[in-house]
Amino acid sequence: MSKKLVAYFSASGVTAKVAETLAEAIGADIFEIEPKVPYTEADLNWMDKKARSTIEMNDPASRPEIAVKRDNMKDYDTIFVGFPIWWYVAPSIINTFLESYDLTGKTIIPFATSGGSDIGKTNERLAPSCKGAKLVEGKVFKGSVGHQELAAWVDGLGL
Ligand SMILES: Cc1cc2nc3c(=O)[nH]c(=O)nc-3n(C[C@H](O)[C@H](O)[C@H](O)COP(=O)(O)O)c2cc1C
Repeated sequence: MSKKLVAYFSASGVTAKVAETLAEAIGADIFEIEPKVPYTEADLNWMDKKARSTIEMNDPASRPEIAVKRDNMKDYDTIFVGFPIWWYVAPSIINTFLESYDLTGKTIIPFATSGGSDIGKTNERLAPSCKGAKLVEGKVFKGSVGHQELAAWVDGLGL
């Protein structure tokens, strides 16, 4: 049977809520991608060129460390990966997450929240970190999205 994991990073709680609703809606396990060094409010100030998030997102090689590694990743064949859109793409900690595991044969499905941007070219930045996996086109949801809409989206993916 296909076992699903919803893994997510959320700096201010919006994506966390969507991730929890998604995991409930589809009966998946859930895992929070926690930065080893939490992001402060100053770190998240996108108007500041010297803020941690700006510096990381301007550096394609940036791989912020994650606090805890999931030890049973081999049990899952479908992994939903949730994040806030940062500078039109996924935060680089998502690349750290994806590169931490052998994803061979797995299906990776991004989902996100944003201030208005669409999923855009998110997968272009994620693909090199998903070696051997099938990376599906993701979707941006509102923080208030409900069980039904999320379940219908997953149904439509034809997993
Ligand atoms: C550093 C940074 C960059 C962001 N860049 C974008 C962006 O390019 N487009 C957009 O619509 N929203 C952007 N946002 C807004 C977040 O995507 C949005 O608030 C998201 O829902 C936050 O999710 P979270 O609470 O799970 O962290 C950005 C936020 C931060 C902190």
